Amino acid sequence: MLGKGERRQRAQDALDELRKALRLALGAAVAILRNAQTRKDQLEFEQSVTRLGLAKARVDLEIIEARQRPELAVTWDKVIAERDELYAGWHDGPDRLRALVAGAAPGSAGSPWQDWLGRTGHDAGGEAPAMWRVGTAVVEEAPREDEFPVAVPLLDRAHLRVNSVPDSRSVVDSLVETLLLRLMSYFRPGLVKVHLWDIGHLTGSLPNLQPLTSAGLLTVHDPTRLDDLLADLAGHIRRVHAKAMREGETSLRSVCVAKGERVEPWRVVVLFGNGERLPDEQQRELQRVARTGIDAGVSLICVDVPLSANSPLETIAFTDPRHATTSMTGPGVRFRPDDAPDGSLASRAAAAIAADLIARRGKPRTFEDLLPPEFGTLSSKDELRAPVGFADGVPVEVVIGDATPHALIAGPSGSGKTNFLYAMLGGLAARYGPGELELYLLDFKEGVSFAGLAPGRKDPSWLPQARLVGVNVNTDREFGLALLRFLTEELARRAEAAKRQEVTKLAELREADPDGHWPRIVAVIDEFQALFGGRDRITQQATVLLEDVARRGRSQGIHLVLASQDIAGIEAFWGKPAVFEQCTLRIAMPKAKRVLSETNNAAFTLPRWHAVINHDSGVAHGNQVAHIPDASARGTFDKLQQRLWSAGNWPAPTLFDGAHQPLLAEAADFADPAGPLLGQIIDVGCRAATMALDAVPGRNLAVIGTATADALSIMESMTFSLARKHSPGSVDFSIWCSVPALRERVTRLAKILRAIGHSVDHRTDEEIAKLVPSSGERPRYIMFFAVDAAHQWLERKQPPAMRSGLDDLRALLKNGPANHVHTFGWWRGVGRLKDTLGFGGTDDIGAWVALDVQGQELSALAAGQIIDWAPRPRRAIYFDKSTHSSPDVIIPFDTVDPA
Ligand SMILES: Nc1ncnc2c1ncn2[C@@H]1O[C@H](COP(=O)(O)OP(=O)(O)OP(=O)(O)O)[C@@H](O)[C@H]1O
Repeated sequence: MLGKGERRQRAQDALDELRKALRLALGAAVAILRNAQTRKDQLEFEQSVTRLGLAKARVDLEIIEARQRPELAVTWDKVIAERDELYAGWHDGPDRLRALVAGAAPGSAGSPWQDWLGRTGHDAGGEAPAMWRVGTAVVEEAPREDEFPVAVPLLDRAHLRVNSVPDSRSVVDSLVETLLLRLMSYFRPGLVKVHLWDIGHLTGSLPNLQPLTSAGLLTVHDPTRLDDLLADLAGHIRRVHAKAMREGETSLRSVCVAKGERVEPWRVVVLFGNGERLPDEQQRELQRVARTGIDAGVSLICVDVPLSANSPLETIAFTDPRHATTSMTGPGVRFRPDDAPDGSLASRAAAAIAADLIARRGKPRTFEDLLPPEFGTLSSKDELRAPVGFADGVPVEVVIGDATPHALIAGPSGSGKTNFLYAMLGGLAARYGPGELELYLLDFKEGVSFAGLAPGRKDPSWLPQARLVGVNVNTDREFGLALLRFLTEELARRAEAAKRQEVTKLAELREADPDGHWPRIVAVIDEFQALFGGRDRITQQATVLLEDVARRGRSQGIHLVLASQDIAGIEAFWGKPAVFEQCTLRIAMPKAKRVLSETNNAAFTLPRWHAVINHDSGVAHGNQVAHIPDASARGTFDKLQQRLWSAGNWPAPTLFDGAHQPLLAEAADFADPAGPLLGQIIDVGCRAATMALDAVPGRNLAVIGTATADALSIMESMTFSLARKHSPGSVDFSIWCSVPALRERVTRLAKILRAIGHSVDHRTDEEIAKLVPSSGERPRYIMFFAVDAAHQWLERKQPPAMRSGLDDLRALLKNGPANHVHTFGWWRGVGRLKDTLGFGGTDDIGAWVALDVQGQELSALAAGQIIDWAPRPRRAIYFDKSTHSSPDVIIPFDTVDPA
């Protein structure tokens, strides 16, 4: 057993052991803590040195004092050693950098402004320099001769963000200005366009560059209209992407590299902000432009406009008013922006660039420049495409196809609509042969604007693609209707063919039926609002048909080009926007109203002979402004037409001229008449209205009205065509006329018939009343002029039967036709006709032609149908109960020389 003292001793020893162990542990912990603190101090020290830069650190009092601590002195030595090691290879660094920048930034992209300022560039812009110089830097503590140039990528490579500090604005401005001058002096003037927006000012930013505005190279945007600028850029980017895609490339840059020249100018957009984020919507739009712009040649220079780096972006951040760092070199290298040229020098250089471009444009692009080197080589399978004008010498095209099936053109009188149409038709006709493109051209204006496209007296040539030319149709709205009807029929024919081939679009139909004739059809209607000029049946029908063609034409390759002075004036379309919606291609001439979208005011500021071409339904971002060359002067379109016409043997287009009375002798149907011809139908085919003469009751015809010249012309047309249809001796003619004033003319008619060899029973007196009974042996045609005037004799009753000539005439009308005796009578009013026919006799008049007779008077002759007809000179309506659902408007022939 241990004694008490011994036990205590043991406990004491154990306690001492424990204390010793604890002391050791504590000491170790303190040592660790102290080491950690030292390490922390060293790291912090190293960080301060790095942050300050060695040069500054060397003279910084705090650092100097800290270096007194041995452990920090070690760190200092380490930093120095590391720097030395890092820079061991730097002795040739500046040279390498100089060579690098010289290679990547040739000419004005990299050399001092003294070398290039004031001289305009010649580079065609196939490929832009990779870098653009902004200043000089020197690595810390390096001697001044080790300075090296600092350059940033721009144009097709990156955007630039510049962050200023207080008092640095003038240096920032100079930096941006010099950079822009470098860009503009490098390329041929016109290839770089600058857009300037400054949140603070409308004018005043970059004043030395203002001379560029005169040539359109600099556009200063309203501080309150950033939305418009961004929308415009978005539209531009979309268009350029589409253009690149069509060329089979993904970016504009690759298109231009392949072509060796810039096909679309770069747009450098300089935004001066105030350091704050833009409102959300604008910020989003700006980010979108940043993301998609590079591939479309849109470069941003954002000064104090926060921009997140979701796209290639370099930054220049000022650290004090004279120095900046850049993301190209990292924070350790500060650079000094290059000295900028004196303001007047810069402004003179800008003026020289503008002047050069203006001089270059001085050779204006002409109609000839719209034409391709080889004619008629393109296929219209997918679309029609042709340049119509130029923007800074670069062609601006119109595209008519599935996405932009129809076009709407507007502009006040004299603004150049017709000229635009000629430019467009010329460009298309030179590219697409008649097998690819057919044109139907209608002009509701007074005048003959399209007449030259059809053969004429002075110029026998025509445009090979033209199938129909309608001029002076201003009073013949029916002709417009006829064209629309024709187009809907063609639509139906195409839809039917497409259905048979189990396809839906023209391009597919053409693939499925390669031997078929499926050209694209373009129907141009100038002053088309005239078609909707009345509150009548024509307006109603035209509205329905136009909507139908607009809606269904898209897929069947039938395209409308509608031109008008005033779109707003077309009442028929109020509340029925279908036609306008389908017209996604909008062309606005200077001062045009309504054709572009409501907020798009581009047409108001448009210079003369320019047009806004917009393939986006008139929304601002789709605007393309182009100068339209003169296509109406002699030696332009007419010369092209001559060349195209003489290159082949093309069928001539049908010409409808509303101011011209067609000659019976020249009517196609007169060559071999199927029956009596009455006049020319107002129709796309320009056929003659021909009455069918079967041996059935009712096959008589009444001409009604007092318009003597027209009535004579119709009576004569019928007579001459019947005389031509039948060989002499096979039919008999009766020619009766009791009016002395007409005797001469009617006698001439009888003489001509006899001269041909026909037998003619010609009467001018009361003999008329002794009507010859129907013979039944040979067909007889009774041409009875002014029937009502013969009533004086017809009404006399002959004893003993007390039967009058009128009774005989009624019997003749009733029974004649079944025996091939047809009466063609002229009455000078509906009432007079009814007097002759008596009660119930209207059935015996199966067809009639009305002249100066109001529509409502005629419904009794058309089984009660409402006849919509307001008489007009040299026009008539023809209605045949047995074939017509509604009357045809006809133009009486000129019968002067039927031979
Ligand atoms: N781009 C152009 N360059 C030169 N001259 C032009 C141009 N466009 C039109 N002109 C001339 O201006 C005149 C009017 O042009 P145009 O007939 O095309 O106008 P419009 O808008 O159709 O007018 P309106 O509706 O009165 O017929 C014509 O004499 C034409 O030669």
